[in-house]
Amino acid sequence: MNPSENEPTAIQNLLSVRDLRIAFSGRECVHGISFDLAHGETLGLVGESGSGKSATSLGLLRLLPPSASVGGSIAFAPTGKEPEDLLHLSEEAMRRHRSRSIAMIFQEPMTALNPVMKIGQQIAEALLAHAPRTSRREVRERVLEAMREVALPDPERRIDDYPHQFSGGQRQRIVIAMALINKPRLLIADEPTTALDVTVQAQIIALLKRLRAEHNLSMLFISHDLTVVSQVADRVAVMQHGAIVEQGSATQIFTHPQHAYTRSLLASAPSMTTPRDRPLATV
Ligand SMILES: Nc1ncnc2c1ncn2[C@@H]1O[C@H](COP(=O)(O)OP(=O)(O)OP(=O)(O)O)[C@@H](O)[C@H]1O
Repeated sequence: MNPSENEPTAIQNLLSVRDLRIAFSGRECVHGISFDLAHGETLGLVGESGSGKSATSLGLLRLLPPSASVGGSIAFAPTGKEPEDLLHLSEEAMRRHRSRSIAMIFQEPMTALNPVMKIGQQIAEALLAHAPRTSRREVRERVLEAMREVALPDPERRIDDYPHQFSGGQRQRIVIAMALINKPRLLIADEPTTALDVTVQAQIIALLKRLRAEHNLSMLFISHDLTVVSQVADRVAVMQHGAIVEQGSATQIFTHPQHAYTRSLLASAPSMTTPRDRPLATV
């Protein structure tokens, strides 16, 4: 790893994580990791199961259980704002960030959806959490617009349907609509396509890439699957046993991996080593 990766940079990043440490009941599982996320950039965080990826993402949002202790600093600086250390914000300020400037989507959309609530109502709730005084009429407009934006079919007819009436891929689209309705600056996507079959996976990745460009979103894209990460990330950080063992541009990581663990991950992602997939170097 380039040692300068750990130094604060002159250009202000949206997110600068320094020496992040996470322990559960005194047992440390994230051992002082540092990374940056520039405005509009996507960082892929890869590593095998148990390497600390989810603990890291939940730690950024301060959503870890009370048994967890978190140290280090997480400077968050939306455009035009002074950086704030998320670890030192009040719970109230943190809640505001979660409903507005930082959104998160997970592997299993049903964990974010209420099975007995109409999807239009759920998307509306996400909007109202941040903008409670929005008129009924505008809420409906914004919900329909959000459904169209994520290409859910036939929004006017489907707005009153329940989650079980949609496919897995469509449910993930609903969750993405909820995540983006308040126009966040940062989207944390934790294995967002892992539960989907390969075709649907590709569609969701294409959707995230389109929305990222349209909203100038920064994205922390977490996955155990390097093939998926290669399709979306500008830069990649490789995690093993709670530490970042290598980070760099996607091109660098996929074409000249330095660390033995990165090389082994690449070797176990066979589709990435075929010449057909080489254009990934341009992501
Ligand atoms: N709530 C918790 N209580 C105790 N230990 C935890 C908790 N959450 C995670 N851990 C431990 O922290 C370590 C990192 O887990 P984490 O879920 O972050 O890994 P991961 O890379 O996201 O893997 P996966 O993709 O399987 O979730 C593991 O050893 C795990 O057992």
